[in-house]
Amino acid sequence: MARRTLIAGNWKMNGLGADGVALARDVAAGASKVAAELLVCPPATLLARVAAALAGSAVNAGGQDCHGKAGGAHTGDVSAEMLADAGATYVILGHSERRTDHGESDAMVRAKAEAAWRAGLAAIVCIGETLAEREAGRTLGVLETQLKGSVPAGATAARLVIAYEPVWAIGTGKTPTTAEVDAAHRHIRSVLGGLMPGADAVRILYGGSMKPSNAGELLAIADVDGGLIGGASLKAADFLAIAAAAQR
Ligand SMILES: O=C[C@H](O)COP(=O)(O)O
Repeated sequence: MARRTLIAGNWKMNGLGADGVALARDVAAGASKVAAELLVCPPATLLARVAAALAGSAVNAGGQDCHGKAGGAHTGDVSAEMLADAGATYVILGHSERRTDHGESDAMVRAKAEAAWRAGLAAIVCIGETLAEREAGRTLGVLETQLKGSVPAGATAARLVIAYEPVWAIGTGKTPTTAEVDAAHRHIRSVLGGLMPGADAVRILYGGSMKPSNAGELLAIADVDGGLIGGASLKAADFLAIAAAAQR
């Protein structure tokens, strides 16, 4: 099954006006040189400006979270419809920072994925084990539980992307071995196979300290279909170098 590599930049809570727009423009300027699909996910405050800067380019824009409801009395929240209105085509959901900082459960992530689909967005559902869970030998079980709890019925490869992010690898410079990433991604695809038809076509991204120097090795793993990039997505040259390391 041919799956087009997706290299997604999660800017997290970084980026102010002119610099964010310039970063998006620099990514767009290099997009034609890479085969991979590119996505940037700026903070909500910048989404409309970044999407406008990317208009006409091959680079997509996405949100970093959404509420489950389309609208209403939810101070400080942003709906999937609002993200789509601002120019998003994707939304990251259930990132470990959201699960930790905002107590997001699998059930909440599932509701958000349903909201994303309602608004016409593709959902990037994040899962991953903590260091304690890995050291206890529970990694694959944790991933299975998170997947079964977070992925709604009705998933298709067009509207679902999974991001495997070991919590202990995020922003630490540490990464699992290629064998560990391989085992995790194979397991994720196997579990997805029990949840939906067409699981072979779903893209499974790796995230956690991916950078130009290790991207080639990680992206060469058979079931790694791209990357969810944090720190290295804040420099266009690094982000594009990661994308250039992808072979498909
Ligand atoms: O969403 C991105 C991940 O949390 C990875 O972040 P990082 O590349 O800074 O480790």
